[in-house]
Amino acid sequence: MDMTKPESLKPPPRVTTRSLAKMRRDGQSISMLTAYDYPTAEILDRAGIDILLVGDSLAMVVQGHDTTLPVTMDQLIYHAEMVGRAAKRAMVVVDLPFPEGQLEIMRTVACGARVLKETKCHAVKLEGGAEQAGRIETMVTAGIPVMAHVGLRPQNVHVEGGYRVKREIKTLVNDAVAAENAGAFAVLVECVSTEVGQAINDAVNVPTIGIGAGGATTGQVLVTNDLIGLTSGYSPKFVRKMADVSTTIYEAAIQYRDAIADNTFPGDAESF
Ligand SMILES: Nc1nc(=O)c2c([nH]1)NC[C@@H]1CN(c3ccc(C(=O)N[C@@H](CCC(=O)O)C(=O)O)cc3)CN21
Ligand SMILES: CC(C)C(=O)C(=O)O
Ligand SMILES: [Mg+2]
Repeated sequence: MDMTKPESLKPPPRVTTRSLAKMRRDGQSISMLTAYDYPTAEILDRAGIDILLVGDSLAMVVQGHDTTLPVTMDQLIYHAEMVGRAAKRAMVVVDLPFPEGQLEIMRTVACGARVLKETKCHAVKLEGGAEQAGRIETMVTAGIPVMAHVGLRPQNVHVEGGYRVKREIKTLVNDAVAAENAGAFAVLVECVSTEVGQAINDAVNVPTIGIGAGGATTGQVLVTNDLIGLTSGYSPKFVRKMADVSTTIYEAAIQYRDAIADNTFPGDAESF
């Protein structure tokens, strides 16, 4: 007897490090967005986004800080729990916050292990290239998949004096190759020219995911709040705003306020 469920009742197959590698080999583009909470992650997963990132951008777009530096490991774990519960198909990657990815190696491994042990998420992301090879290798050996993050590294904002496009092509390619050789399953590339994005993509075999890195990378990532227009003010040049959720929320709040003011809410249908 066939005990398998009908096709329509089976959950979709999970996006994995292996399926992402196959996407690159097959010339398919990978989509990635940030997610910080259950309802948003549920929608993005249902929409077929391949990878959800519980990014440390949480500090800026949810917590209201000026940089990504203040968010803590415990706070990222709390949000990773929510996103992990929601994602049925997407792979979920969690940023290691400042400075957990720069401390003594076994402390970084312990943080990566917390992500796999305490949440339903699948991998971590670590800012840095060649200098992170040891950490990447140790984590992967311990069973923690690592996405590397080269190019602009927001956790270095105070060293760099701001968020700037990175231009040193040899260093950037070397960072990506070192991350791949250390065992990273993918390399995220932030804020480089299209030429550098192409050179990095050509230099490695693992999938590359770009943000402000041109069209030659295997995939693209954006901060969801930028995509849906749920930010206050400035957004970087690489953002394409595809919805205006701030205005939707604002207009709903105005309607609600006015309906209370003129006593049309609640009506009979909303009363017992
Ligand atoms: N809302 C949000 N979106 C992001 O993409 C994002 C965050 N927050 N926080 C963490 C980092 C910081 N990021 C940023 C922030 C600003 C620029 C920026 O202003 N870039 C300039 C280019 C500067 C230059 O010419 O060198 C730009 O014009 O886009 C880039 C990346 C990307 N990440
Ligand atoms: C901008 C992306 C790549 C990120 O690292 C984040 O959202 O924290
Ligand atoms: Mg980040």
